[in-house]
Amino acid sequence: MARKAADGQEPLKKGETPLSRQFNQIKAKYPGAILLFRVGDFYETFGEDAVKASKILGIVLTRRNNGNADDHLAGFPYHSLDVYLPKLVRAGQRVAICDQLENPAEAKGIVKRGVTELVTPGVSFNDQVLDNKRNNYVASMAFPSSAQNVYGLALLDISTGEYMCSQGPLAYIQKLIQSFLPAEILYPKKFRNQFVDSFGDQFHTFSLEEWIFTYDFTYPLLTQHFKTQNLKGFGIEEMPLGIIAAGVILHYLAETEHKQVAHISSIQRIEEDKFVWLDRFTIRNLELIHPSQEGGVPLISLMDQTLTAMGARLLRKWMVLPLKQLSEIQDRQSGVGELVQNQDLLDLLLSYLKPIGDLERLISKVAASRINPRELVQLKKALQQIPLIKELLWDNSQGSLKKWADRLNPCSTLVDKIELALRDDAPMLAHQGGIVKTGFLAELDELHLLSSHGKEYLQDLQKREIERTGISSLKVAYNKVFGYYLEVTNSHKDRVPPEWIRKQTLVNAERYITDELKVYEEKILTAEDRISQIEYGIFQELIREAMEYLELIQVNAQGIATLDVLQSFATTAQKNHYVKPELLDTDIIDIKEGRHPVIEQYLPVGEAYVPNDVYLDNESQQIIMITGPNMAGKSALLRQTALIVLMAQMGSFVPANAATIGLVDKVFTRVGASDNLSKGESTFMVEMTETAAILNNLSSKSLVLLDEIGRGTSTYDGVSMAWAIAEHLHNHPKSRAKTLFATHYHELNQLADDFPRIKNFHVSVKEMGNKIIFLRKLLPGGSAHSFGIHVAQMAGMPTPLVLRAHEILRHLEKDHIKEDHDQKLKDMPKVNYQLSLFGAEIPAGLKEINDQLEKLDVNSLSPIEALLKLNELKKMINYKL
Ligand SMILES: Nc1ncnc2c1ncn2[C@@H]1O[C@H](COP(=O)(O)OP(=O)(O)OP(=O)(O)O)[C@@H](O)[C@H]1O
Repeated sequence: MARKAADGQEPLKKGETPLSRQFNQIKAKYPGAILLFRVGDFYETFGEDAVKASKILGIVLTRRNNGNADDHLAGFPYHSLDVYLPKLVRAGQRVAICDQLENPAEAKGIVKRGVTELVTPGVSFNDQVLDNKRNNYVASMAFPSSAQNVYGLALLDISTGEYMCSQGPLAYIQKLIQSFLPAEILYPKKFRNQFVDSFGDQFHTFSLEEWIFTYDFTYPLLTQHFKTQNLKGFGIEEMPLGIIAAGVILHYLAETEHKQVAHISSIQRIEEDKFVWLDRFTIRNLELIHPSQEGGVPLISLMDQTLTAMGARLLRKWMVLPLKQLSEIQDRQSGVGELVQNQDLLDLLLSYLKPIGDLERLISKVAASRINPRELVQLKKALQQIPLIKELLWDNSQGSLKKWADRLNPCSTLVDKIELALRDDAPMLAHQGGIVKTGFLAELDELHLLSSHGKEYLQDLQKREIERTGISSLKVAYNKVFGYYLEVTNSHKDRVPPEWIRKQTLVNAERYITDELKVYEEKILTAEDRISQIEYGIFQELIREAMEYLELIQVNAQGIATLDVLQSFATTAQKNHYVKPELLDTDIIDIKEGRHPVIEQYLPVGEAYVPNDVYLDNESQQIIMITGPNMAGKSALLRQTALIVLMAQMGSFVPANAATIGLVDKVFTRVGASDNLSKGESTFMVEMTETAAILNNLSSKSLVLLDEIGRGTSTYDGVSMAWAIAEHLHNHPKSRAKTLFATHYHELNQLADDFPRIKNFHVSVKEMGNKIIFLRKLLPGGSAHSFGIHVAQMAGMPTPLVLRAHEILRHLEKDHIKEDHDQKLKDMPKVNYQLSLFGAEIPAGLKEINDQLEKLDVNSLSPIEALLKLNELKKMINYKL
């Protein structure tokens, strides 16, 4: 019978080595992760991992020559971990770092190894993996066990300790996910299909076993972590699905070997009621934080004038979560106002904020014992700015900024301790000395003296002993066997003092040691080691000390982040000439000379942005119907109105001459997508169903942007739908949502005749002969006709084509709302391309174009599709002729 080995393990299998067995055992514990296995000075990957790693990292893949196909191998030097790890994580991999847990020199048998950290896209402290201007959230989503539409969501940024959860209908969870854009989402394996249905493959994900997503398992995880009896104090007790989602994240942290997480000191409930509801299309369409297409410029890139990383992160949050509470907004607004009005205050604040860096992540690293000496010095430097800022605000602020003077804490005892102990040029590594200042500890100074002035000391000793004994040829020397010794030539042997101990006799000389020499030798040889050890101890002590300040520093970090965002608003306002909006709890939006904050910055040189007034209320002008040709500026007007409202509710100043904003509770956007039909009927249906659902949930405080709604379908469907939606918004018994409706269906102008709160406007243009000049002014009244064909002409379409298009248009315009569609098709003037385009004979090469034109169903084309088609035909003509 095979006996177990001394270490209690089964005997090695055939082809197995102790190392490969150790690898397999560890690997099995971290399925789905690439295992970086430390062997000597290298991190090695094996098998499938090696194939993946070599591809992602561009490192050499080798194969061990034992015929085993699985025996791939790829590695890199351990000190390059910071270079390679981020690449793997950014490629969406989970990476388990397996280190040697004991000194190989002291190991009996195979070196003990274990995974010290599992880095995933959502759980990382690594500066190279993280983007300091963004939070790096891991999210977890809990699904309902019954058919209820209630889901749970939790988010954690381990690098800052921010932890929050919520629960609500799927659309709400989708919106949160779209706002926070987590780096990784956890969900139960069983719900894979549902998850993919809702989110596609947009996110890095990890699925976990079903049993983890249970209330009974997760609730105690949270109470144990926070050391509380229950979760009432966090306001989440009544959110079972939010709790499950949150608990799953804690479980995941333990699974990924992140066990020192004291900086996660509380959990917040994401309060749906506190923030303006922006549906996910709105976030995208308004390009608040992401460009909607490549090359686009999101609003944040303009508004981000922050100087600290935590300020930048907070700004992102404020931008996707504008406030609804008047007092809170006014508080921010008055802070910005103070800074805008007091240039000296603003300038000094900027100069004090600049050196602060990422205080929030530094204190998290303290909690996780991941801070290095250089970073601890940076933490001190950041804290040294606090008293300056406190004093500045104390002396200069009469308003809301003053409260920060109270809340910030200089943590002076900690600062003094770090200042006293750590060198300003302390290194990144904690184990190799060079950390502690001279003069901090006598023992250390002596050791430094010993190591750096060792030879001097020995010469000194030699001199002293020569003087004392009169042995002029006395020498202090060193060899490996005896260490330091005194050598005396035979002629002076009799002068050797009795306390010297003879160690070796040579032909001409004797070698001795003395107590002093041995004590000194001990000191010299171990000085370096001792220095590193003592310095490491001092450093650890400082970390412990800093831990005591965890919460105070977290409050400081929040304060600095807030001040930084306020100054960013102030700086942007000054730079771009924004004004302070007046916020009221009324139902009026009154913008004078409003501008689009982004477009105005990117106009061609010499062109000025044309400002416009927009007025909406619940009594006389609830819905404005904006017509105008393509490219006139309808979308820009819609977006700028929503952006001005949202910027106001973020607490920022706004691009206008004056603005009175009645607070808004929801912003809903729908842009008619020209590609709905090509995406298939079902997508269109889904979008319409969603639109209906949201339209039913609007209130009189909501703002709705409908841009070319209905464009994704045929003209008649489009007009009917747009018509019905406008009617619905106007006649809704409970809400009078303020609406901006941009459309190229000038038929919709008729609505204003029947519905008192619908008003027609148009974006003005001037027609000069065959040309259109865009004036971009919003003026009362509708447009008599569409201009798509003019635009086509401007784009260089051949004149005969444009004339034919006019002919079709005139026909359609006769009265096509009332008439029957089929009848219209029957009545359509007969096409005579031969005559109108090319004369009686069609040249052989143009037959194809003719065929295409004949097949074309003009009624089912949206203006964009028509343009594209015309363009295509034009290219064919150019090519054929
Ligand atoms: N008020 C303005 N002042 C100056 N330029 C403007 C203004 N409004 C819009 N523009 C410019 O005109 C371009 C087209 O505007 P926009 O997309 O809003 O037109 P549109 O009427 O919505 O057209 P379409 O129906 O084709 O979507 C913008 O990209 C911008 O460069």
